[in-house]
Amino acid sequence: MQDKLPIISLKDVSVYYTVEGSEVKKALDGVSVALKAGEWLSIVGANGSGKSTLAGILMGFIPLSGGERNIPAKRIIRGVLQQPDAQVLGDTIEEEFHFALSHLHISNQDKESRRREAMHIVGLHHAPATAVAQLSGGQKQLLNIATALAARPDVLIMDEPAAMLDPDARDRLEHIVQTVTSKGTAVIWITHHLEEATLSDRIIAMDRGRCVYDGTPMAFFYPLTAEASIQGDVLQQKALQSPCEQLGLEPPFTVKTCLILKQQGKLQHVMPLRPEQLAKEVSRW
Ligand SMILES: Nc1ncnc2c1ncn2[C@@H]1O[C@H](COP(=O)(O)OP(=O)(O)OP(=O)(O)O)[C@@H](O)[C@H]1O
Repeated sequence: MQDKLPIISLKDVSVYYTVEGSEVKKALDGVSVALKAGEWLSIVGANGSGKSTLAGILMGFIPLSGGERNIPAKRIIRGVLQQPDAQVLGDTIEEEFHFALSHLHISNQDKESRRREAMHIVGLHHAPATAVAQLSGGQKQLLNIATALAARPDVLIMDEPAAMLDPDARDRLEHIVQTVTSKGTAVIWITHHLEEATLSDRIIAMDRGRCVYDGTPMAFFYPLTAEASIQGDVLQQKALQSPCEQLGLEPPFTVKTCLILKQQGKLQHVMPLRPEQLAKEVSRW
């Protein structure tokens, strides 16, 4: 992936709001991001850190106060918002796809086959004439993901997409993201649940409008350096805090468990992110 050029980028972007007459609120403050084809990027951070503002800039509905937004017109960018109802335009599933695909110069037959394919990918089996109002919150979210996928986007941006999904649908979504990224779509997944960030290629962590971490999940969740001291004749190594801990964010359960085992002198040389990886290491040991 390293040799690929970015497909979209933001350079030193800022978004300021004037609140209560004169005070300037910096929702984003000098953030630069470059995204490559097929990359899976997670954006994490506390409430109000600027994640949704960053997504809004990439989707083009939040204007910049400063900096550059480099998104070629030919790029297809689709977003899935936190609240599924905020995005629904049609009365029926068929209408929803009609709106989502209306700008594409493809035949009605192609549109229909894209609808069938996208519904199958997200695991919705409703008839096209089904009223959107009949769907649950999670099903509406899956429908929004399906309409976004049907456009075959270069970049898919999802803001807390799994918030309303049951564990099966969340697992399916992770699998969908793995499939679409392997075909070249870049995915940006905003989340508070850091378990969801463990499969991504890269994490960006936001703090008070600034990007304070941009790197691999492993280096985000595990402290890579240790403080060494000699006590008596014995070298003691005390692990420093990981970027995740420094930001006061809750690490995934697997990471927390492994950090406890490390404090007990076990599993010193491994850094599992997923439960199955931890189980494998524990069973070896
Ligand atoms: N229209 C607005 N007017 C004034 N301030 C705003 C506006 N939109 C966002 N902000 C402020 O900008 C900051 C970043 O907001 P943003 O929604 O991007 O954060 P977030 O990380 O997505 O938060 P959350 O996790 O709670 O969704 C917050 O302090 C918020 O109050």
